[in-house]
Amino acid sequence: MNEHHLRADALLDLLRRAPKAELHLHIEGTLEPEMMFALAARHGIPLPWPDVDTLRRAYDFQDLQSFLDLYYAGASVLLQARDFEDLAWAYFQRARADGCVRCEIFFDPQTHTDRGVPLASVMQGLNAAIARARRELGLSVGLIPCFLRHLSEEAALDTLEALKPWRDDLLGVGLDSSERDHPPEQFAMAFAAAGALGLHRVAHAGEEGPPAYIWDALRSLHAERVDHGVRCLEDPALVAHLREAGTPLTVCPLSNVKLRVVPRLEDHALPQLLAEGLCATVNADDPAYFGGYLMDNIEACTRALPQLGLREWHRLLDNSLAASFAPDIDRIAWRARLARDFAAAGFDPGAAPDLSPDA
Ligand code: HPA
Ligand SMILES: [Zn+2]
Repeated sequence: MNEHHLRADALLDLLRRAPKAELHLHIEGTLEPEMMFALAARHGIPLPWPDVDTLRRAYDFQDLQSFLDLYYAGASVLLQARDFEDLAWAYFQRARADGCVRCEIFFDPQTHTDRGVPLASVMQGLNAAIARARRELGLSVGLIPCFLRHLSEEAALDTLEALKPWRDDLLGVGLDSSERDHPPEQFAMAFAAAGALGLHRVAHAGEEGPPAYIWDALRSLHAERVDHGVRCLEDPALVAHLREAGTPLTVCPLSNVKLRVVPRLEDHALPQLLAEGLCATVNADDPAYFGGYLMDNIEACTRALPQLGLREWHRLLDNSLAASFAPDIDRIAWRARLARDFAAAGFDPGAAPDLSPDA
């Protein structure tokens, strides 16, 4: 507990209004049951669940794999550009309502191309929603295709090749899907090829996988951010390295509870990660499946982790802006606005922020 606390409703009001970035969000994970049924009806596809409520009740996961099985099945209703556009547009409206100024969203090209959906349909739909979000919501958006790590590196390299016509629409590449027994090093060549195209590199590591996979993501893939990364705390040398390098961790609290990475939100390591001086951020991961969007994650953490005061919340939101791959000029402006918002609420973060994530 520190000296900087507000009443709960005033804190939530501040956190909702304050500028923030979402850095770990799978767009396929924003497919709400209602939209899944609507798209199934649009295409005349049968679903294995009789109705929305039954589907929601199936969202009771034992681990990452049990979630992924349902998540890939759900994505089968996404067929045409219009479906991807509707999905992403619905998300951007929610993100804007949560005070996001920047969204760097993941998508899984192979989940769609392996079902015969042309990459052009995926890209056309996502690009249309992104253009609309920029125009109508003033959102800054980046798009990050992820390689599926349960598939081969050859398949990842083919995916990168197929994405080349859209190179200028992409911010970076990521790595997701089943972590256990799929170490990052298996994708070193695909990440090197992405780096050669000037793409940023991020990777899921240390969600279910051991700290060694985080080291591996840094050393073999040259990951600039680690998605999840919560298991780094098991390795003090890794913690020291992440702190010194300022490597951001895109932490997803409600996801970690739903996938049983942590038993309860009250036990989440978010406060420890901050206390260790790590560049932790809060993110939603797959909000339709895990119980909420970015503000739902933030709100749940304010209740379950009351040791997070204004100082810590400022740090979490500031980290998200600093760790984004947005242009410097935007990050500076957003961070200054964030500092002003917190100063008005009684916590003055001090001098104008510089651009290092751990500043
Ligand atoms: O949390 C996740 N972990 C790994 N792969 C994923 N694909 C969607 N969400 C996730
Ligand atoms: Zn994820």
